[in-house]
Amino acid sequence: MARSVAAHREAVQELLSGLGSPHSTEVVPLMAALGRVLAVDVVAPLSLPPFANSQMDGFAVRAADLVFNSDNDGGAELAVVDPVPAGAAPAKLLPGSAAPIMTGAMMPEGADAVVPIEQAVPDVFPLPGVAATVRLPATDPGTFVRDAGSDISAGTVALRSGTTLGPGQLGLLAALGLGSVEVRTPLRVLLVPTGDEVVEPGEALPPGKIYDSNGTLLEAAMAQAGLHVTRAGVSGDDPSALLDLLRSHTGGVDLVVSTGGVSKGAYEVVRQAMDSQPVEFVSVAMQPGGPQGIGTFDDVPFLGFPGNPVSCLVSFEMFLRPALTALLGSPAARITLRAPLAEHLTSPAGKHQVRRGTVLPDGTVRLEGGPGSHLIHALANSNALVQVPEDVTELEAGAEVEVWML
Ligand SMILES: Nc1nc2c(c(=O)[nH]1)N[C@H]1C(S)=C(S)[C@@H](COP(=O)(O)OP(=O)(O)OC[C@H]3O[C@@H](n4cnc5c(N)ncnc54)[C@H](O)[C@@H]3O)O[C@H]1N2
Ligand code: MOO
Repeated sequence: MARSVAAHREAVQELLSGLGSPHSTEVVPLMAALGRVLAVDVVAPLSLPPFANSQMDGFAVRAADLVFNSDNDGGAELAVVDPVPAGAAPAKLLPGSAAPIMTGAMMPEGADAVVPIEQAVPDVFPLPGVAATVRLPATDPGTFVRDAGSDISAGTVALRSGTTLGPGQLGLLAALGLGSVEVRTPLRVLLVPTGDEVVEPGEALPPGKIYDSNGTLLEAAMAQAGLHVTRAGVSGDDPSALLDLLRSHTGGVDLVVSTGGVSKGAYEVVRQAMDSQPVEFVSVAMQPGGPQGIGTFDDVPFLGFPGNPVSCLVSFEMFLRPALTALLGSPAARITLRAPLAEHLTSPAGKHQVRRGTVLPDGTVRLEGGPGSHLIHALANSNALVQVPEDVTELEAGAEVEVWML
């Protein structure tokens, strides 16, 4: 009897449970840390902003010089002093004066507000060195001032261990002056597509052959999920050659993933090669991605994904990625939402179907291509996986489905 999607996901998680801890770590330059997982809490070595600075191009003032009273509008004519460009350390601002100040420039001591240039009369900066006055309106203290530490103060935790480092997180580390960061050493995966019919892209394509798309597709998916992938080339359908190829690359890997050779054909190379290994070949009640191999190869966790390209990606998204998320906290879980179908669909009884789709600007989800697991062009046009539960055989347009954003 076929195994449920949830049961197989649990089996994959169980297989990989030894990889959960402890993590080895390495210190890498910021850009090499994109997509990696922070190994330690990072404490801010300085405050952000590091000093009070202007949010506008305008005049730094003492708000007390621009106070409402019964006989005026609060505005005042102030003497213009030396300008404060960004990057300068300004002199103290004396009462009754206004310093031209640029966005990001340090507030002079004594100044506590900024009046934007648009509100000044005249609304242009006087030439430096030329004596001038400017009329400015009433202004509350703090106006257009970005206080020191208003984003984060020195000594507080900026990022927690376990955070996946994307553009925002790396930008923060750079803003804190850090040039490198301690990240978890990624899990190392050996990825081996199989099949006598499969040739590497770029080579000649003899009759009956196809190009290997699984290697690139899965390496890309794994790299995006923060894994380090080793490719040993494509294995043919000779089981002993596959064993040799695996054995020459398994040193130092945490997981082996193969594609193809797991179903019911006469030349199922992965099944045959794993004959004397504790690897089970199971049928998961899912389409695509039904036939799956799972176990260990020479004591290294092993997953045998089916050969069709869409089956490979669906296997990764439905089993391996969520298992890693549960065990390591990274990659982040896919964003899931519920969306009405833009069209009718049918689904095989007793199988969880995973269709490819596009979530459209109107919030509906359009299916891309049919259910066939060879349809890589349709996959390339998709931004989501559409989940159709095992007990559902038909859904009308407008019916809500669960969608995983890719
Ligand atoms: N009698 C049965 N036949 C099949 C069954 C079944 O239950 N009974 N299951 C079908 C399903 S579902 C799938 S999925 C496939 C899985 O087959 P394998 O894992 O043994 O994979 P292959 O036969 O080697 O290849 C399947 C398909 O994918 C193409 N392929 C393989 N590798 C690559 C690659 N690296 N890049 C691009 N395309 C690849 C291959 O040429 C085949 O077309 O079995 C069904 N059959
Ligand atoms: O389960 Mo297979 O992966 O549909 O094509």
